[in-house]
Amino acid sequence: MGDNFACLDDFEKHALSVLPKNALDYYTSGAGAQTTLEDNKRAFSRYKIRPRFLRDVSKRDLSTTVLGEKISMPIGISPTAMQRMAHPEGELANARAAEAMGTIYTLSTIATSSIEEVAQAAPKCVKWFQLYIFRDRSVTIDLVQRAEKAGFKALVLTVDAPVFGIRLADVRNRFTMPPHLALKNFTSLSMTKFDDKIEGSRLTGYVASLFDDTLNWEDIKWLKTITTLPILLKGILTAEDAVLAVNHQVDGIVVSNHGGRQLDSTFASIDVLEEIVNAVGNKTEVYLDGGIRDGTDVFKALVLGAKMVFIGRPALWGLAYNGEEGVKKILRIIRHEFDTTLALCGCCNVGEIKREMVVHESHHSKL
Ligand SMILES: Cc1cc2nc3c(=O)[nH]c(=O)nc-3n(C[C@H](O)[C@H](O)[C@H](O)COP(=O)(O)O)c2cc1C
Ligand SMILES: CCCCCCC(=O)C(=O)O
Repeated sequence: MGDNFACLDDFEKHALSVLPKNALDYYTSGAGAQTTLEDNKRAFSRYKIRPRFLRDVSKRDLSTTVLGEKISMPIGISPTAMQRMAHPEGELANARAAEAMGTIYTLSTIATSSIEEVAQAAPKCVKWFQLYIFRDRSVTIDLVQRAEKAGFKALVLTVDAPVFGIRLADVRNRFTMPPHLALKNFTSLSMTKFDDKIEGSRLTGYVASLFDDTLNWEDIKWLKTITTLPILLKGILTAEDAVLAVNHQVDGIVVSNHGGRQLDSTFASIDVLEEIVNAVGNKTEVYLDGGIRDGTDVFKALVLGAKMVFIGRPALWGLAYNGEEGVKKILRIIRHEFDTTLALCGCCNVGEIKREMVVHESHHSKL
């Protein structure tokens, strides 16, 4: 099985058939009625491509430069928590796959492998560290210092989770991490001690007890005082916040609704991308995640102004299939799809992508 997997959705179908219910529900869930989760994917189909032909596309190059680093393609891996529920090598396998494919791996704070283990497993990979800010600031300072020391190249501060989104399946399952796993970035702060009798799942209790829900723009200034790494804000969904981010001199913005897991009924990330890109101009780099499932999605996001995109769940499905090899296969497939899309649109590289190459489907009805 697996040799005939042709697209990312084939890996998802496989994962649905092999992962234990507790983990699978945690990985797949969105918040509430899951309208944003579903819309993240569906929204891409509402954008249509206007290809150009007869342009000699024989010599193509997918590489790009992000925060000054050259990477092989504009497709990287989003932070997802607890990756060892998908495969025994979890984050290590995922980072090794990104390294082999020459792209960026983002490690979650809530990881089942430590910062140091990931750095050792994939020393040449361009690694970013996703940061949650804890009420106990010494926890966050420790994470930042360790990420810097281990050679991570940027901090991705997640801004859309002052409290935990309500994911109904996790509530019903009273989700908790399997006992053989640990949150390896901490020596204490294990999940088991958090009350599962409060509303929500044990994760809700964990976040409510430990994450700092006073987080605000002043904290961006504080974060800048404790690190020299570039700071990216993940979870920005409006032009207003994007402008504030620029005013606070962040180095990048990840347009994201957390894969539909935090606040249901927000717009799909692709639908707010252009508003944000227009608001920030060339003052900061803009990336996108949420619902990217094939090469045409990548192309559409780049046309609408993203410098790069990231995939979350598909990498978990790759892990569930076959660890590092599974994630490499996922990345190879989407890379090939993006390459094919570029060629069929008359582009040889990302610099040749032009705004007029994508329109919203409502475009023709307005003509
Ligand atoms: C199982 C799972 C765990 C996640 N954990 C984190 C996390 O620890 N930190 C974070 O900033 N985002 C987290 N996210 C959100 C992802 O970084 C990303 O925004 C989202 O998965 C992108 O959507 P996609 O899964 O459709 O590609 C998680 C998403 C999933 C599915
Ligand atoms: C143990 C707390 C879980 C933290 C959040 C992980 C995450 O961001 C997610 O979407 O799930």
